[in-house]
Amino acid sequence: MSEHFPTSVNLEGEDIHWSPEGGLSYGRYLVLDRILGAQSPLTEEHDEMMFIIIHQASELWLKLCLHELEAAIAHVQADEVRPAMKMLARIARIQEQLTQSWAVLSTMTPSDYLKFRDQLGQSSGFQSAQYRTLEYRLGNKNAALAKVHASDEEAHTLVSKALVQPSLYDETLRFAARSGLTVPSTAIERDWSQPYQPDDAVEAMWREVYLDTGKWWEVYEFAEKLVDLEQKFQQWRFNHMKTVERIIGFRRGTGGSGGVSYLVKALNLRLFPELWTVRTTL
Ligand code: HEM
Ligand SMILES: N[C@@H](CC(=O)c1ccccc1NC=O)C(=O)O
Repeated sequence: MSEHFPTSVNLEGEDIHWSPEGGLSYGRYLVLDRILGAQSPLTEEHDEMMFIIIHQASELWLKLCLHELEAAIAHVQADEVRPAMKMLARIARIQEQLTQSWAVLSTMTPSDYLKFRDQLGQSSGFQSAQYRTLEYRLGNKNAALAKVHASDEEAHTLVSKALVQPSLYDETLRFAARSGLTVPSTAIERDWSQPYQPDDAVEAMWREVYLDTGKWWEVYEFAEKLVDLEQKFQQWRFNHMKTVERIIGFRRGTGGSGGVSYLVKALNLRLFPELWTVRTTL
């Protein structure tokens, strides 16, 4: 008879710690009792567990995204573009994970979702403080949306701080100026809580960078990382919108918006506008 493949691992010769010492174990280190004890479906519907876990996993990824983004912005402020780029590269991978979650979610049909949607009341992704913080740190400053967090002090503080700080793009323009490029003073000092206004002079600055990449290599390389980040963000938004259309059609959202029509409006937004418009003029 031919030799068989093993069907379970032989533990002989291993020195496995059957009772880990020192109070620390896998579960305790990762505080799994809290994470795995945090799913509280409101119904007996099978798909509600998936709905909850997708959102919780997304919030964990958002937490890491913000952790990386805060550090990346701090590095740009300190003219340390290389470590900032490393963090943006990680953010790009996290964004891919987030976008992939739509593939799991779209295994839920309208019939499945409508069985528990009413129980969600007025709750909605609209009220994700981490998502709003991320949008603000990336430069999408829509102050009114912070108001949905008014009743949650911790969330409101997080979001409000992000609203008034210079965004990743603001800090990039400041870095470009420090590197010797001509950046209008209105882009370097302004009320950061206001939406960024695209400026022909900033586009001209990017034109200079893209026309002489050898001279402006660091700024050029960083700019391309920003374009990557925005494209990935847009892919998340588009997949959200299409998944929502597939599951609830053109119903109003539980958050009170028009639903898909609101999500489509967000698709026209630009985080780093001149990095896109400059491409036409090169
Ligand atoms: C069945 C699945 C889902 C449906 C039907 C859905 C639907 C919607 C709708 C209609 C809105 C617009 C606001 C409103 O009026 O409610 C919205 C916003 C939002 N959703 Fe979802 N969503 C789903 C899954 C998710 C998941 C998995 C996430 C991941 C965190 C998410 C995050 C968000 C965020 C962050 C917003 C605010 C977007 C913005 O203000 O630009 N959604 N969603
Ligand atoms: N806005 C969704 C509900 C929804 O998706 C949702 C509800 C509670 C917690 C998170 C949610 N996800 C994203 O909006 C709807 O209108 O069906």
